Amino acid sequence: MQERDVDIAIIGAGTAGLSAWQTARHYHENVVLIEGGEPGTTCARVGCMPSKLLIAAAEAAHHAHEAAGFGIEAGPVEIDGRAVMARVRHQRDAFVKGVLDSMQRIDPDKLLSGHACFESPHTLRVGDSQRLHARSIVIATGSRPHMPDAFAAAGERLIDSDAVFEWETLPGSVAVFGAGVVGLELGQALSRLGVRVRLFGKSGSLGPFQEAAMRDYAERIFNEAFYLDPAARVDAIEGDDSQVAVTFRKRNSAERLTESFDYLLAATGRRPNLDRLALENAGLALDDKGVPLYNRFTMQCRGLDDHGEGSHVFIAGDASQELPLLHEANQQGRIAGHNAGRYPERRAGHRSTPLSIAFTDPQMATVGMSREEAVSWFGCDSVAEGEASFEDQGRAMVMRQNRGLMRLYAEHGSGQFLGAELFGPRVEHIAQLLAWALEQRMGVERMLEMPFYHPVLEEGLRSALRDLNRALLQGPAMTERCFEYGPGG
Ligand SMILES: Cc1cc2nc3c(=O)[nH]c(=O)nc-3n(C[C@H](O)[C@H](O)[C@H](O)COP(=O)(O)OP(=O)(O)OC[C@H]3O[C@@H](n4cnc5c(N)ncnc54)[C@H](O)[C@@H]3O)c2cc1C
Ligand SMILES: NC(=O)c1ccc[n+]([C@@H]2O[C@H](COP(=O)([O-])OP(=O)(O)OC[C@H]3O[C@@H](n4cnc5c(N)ncnc54)[C@H](O)[C@@H]3O)[C@@H](O)[C@H]2O)c1
Repeated sequence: MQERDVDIAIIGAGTAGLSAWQTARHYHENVVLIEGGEPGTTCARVGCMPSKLLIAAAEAAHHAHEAAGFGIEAGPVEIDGRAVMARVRHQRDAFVKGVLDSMQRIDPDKLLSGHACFESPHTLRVGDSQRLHARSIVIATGSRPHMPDAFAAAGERLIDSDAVFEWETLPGSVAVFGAGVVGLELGQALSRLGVRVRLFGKSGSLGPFQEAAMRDYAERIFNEAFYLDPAARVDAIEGDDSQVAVTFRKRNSAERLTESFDYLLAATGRRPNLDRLALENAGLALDDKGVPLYNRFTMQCRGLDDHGEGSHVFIAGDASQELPLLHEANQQGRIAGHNAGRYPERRAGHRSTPLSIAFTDPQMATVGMSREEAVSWFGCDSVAEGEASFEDQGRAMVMRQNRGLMRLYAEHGSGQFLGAELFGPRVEHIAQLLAWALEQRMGVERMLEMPFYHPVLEEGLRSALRDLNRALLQGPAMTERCFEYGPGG
């Protein structure tokens, strides 16, 4: 066994681990990064990027179908599944190569290959042949798809989202389980690419939405294009080598149906890669799911007997299970890297406004606090709500994309903007604007003073802000849609 002393050991060379390494190396010479699986990051290999590539192809097909609505006949739309998947894999490989190229600047002696686990609080075993003694440690081990045991009945036809991006061609049919962001993004994209899709959710949850009004609206719109039941009743799953049969109750009815699919795609959530780290040897306080307790501003884990000082172990990215998103992994990695470098000193890092975007069409986004969070924080009487629809929004009508709803929240009295749930065309941009407004701690009146071009989708946001201002009793009631600025605000 090769023994080695290091200043900092970072476990996992994904987005969080690379960001931690990039920061920590400014404090110490001897910082090692350990990767036990495939390098290249989840984002580039099987996450953000390949999913957006598949969605981009689906959007192209959708626009071709929709062209007739503008008086343009694009002819029969043919989807070449092999070509679609070849482009997805080719571009995906280019993104992965970009990550691998950037890792070239890491001294090979500092980039270790092998699975790491704790032998004691300061000692890691890496693979079969190395033992590291580290002054401080960052856990940045990411997450992996999780499947309920009952899905094993699907046999060979059971897949997770990682497998989708390896397809040589598009299948004929897929039963997608899970109406979270992965299920919705992939399910809608596959449907638009001509795959027969049925999407089965659980307990009524739908993507990132917390508000029932947003879920109900989105469920109705998605169902116009593909079958989606967010509270599905599935009686049986049976698979063989070639097909999987799903027996379920038809949405909003008691009718029992059995349908066969080429695949069952489990998009039923992700679990942190903590179970094979031997955390019981790390001297850390764990929650009831085995995730280390940590301070979200320092990313420092709590030790079992550290007398409130915090341990020498830090955590970042999907491993923390806080907000499994790329920008969070990056930010958390940076904070963890700084504090692992400074340890035993540590400083609070800036945690930015919660922001989540699902790249469905219409897109779904949440920013800042949900209504429920705002009410539990400020009290029921203190939260004002504003709403606007995209159905009669000018620019959305021009583009034939006038579907969607926005709900915004603010604090009574102060007029402080608190958060929003958005469903509509390209709301990724409106969500970004709102996240910036929250970072600036803007009030609704001040937001309304900001410039709005015409005709843009953001004029719909202005309508929602006006409605919110009215509810705050800080401005006149919204009359007809802002005609003083031009039609269709
Ligand atoms: C289909 C899909 C689409 C997504 N789309 C988006 C999106 O559009 N926008 C967005 O913000 N987020 C998106 N995400 C989420 C985003 O990809 C993740 O939040 C992010 O990649 C997590 O980064 P990470 O560094 O925590 O983990 P990872 O990148 O997974 O890195 C963890 C690394 O640790 C290694 N490792 C694990 N255990 C050990 C061990 N014991 N020893 C050594 N190494 C170990 C792993 O091999 C891995 O390389 C998506 C996710 C999926 C699955
Ligand atoms: N655009 C993006 O930013 C983006 C895209 C994809 C993923 N992500 C990240 O990845 C994380 C994981 O996404 P995800 O969608 O896999 O997980 P998720 O936890 O968001 O959703 C999983 C869904 O599966 C449902 N489910 C669980 N068991 C089920 C069952 N037996 N049958 C049917 N449904 C079941 C749950 O109710 C839930 O709605 C997300 O939280 C998100 O942070 C982000």
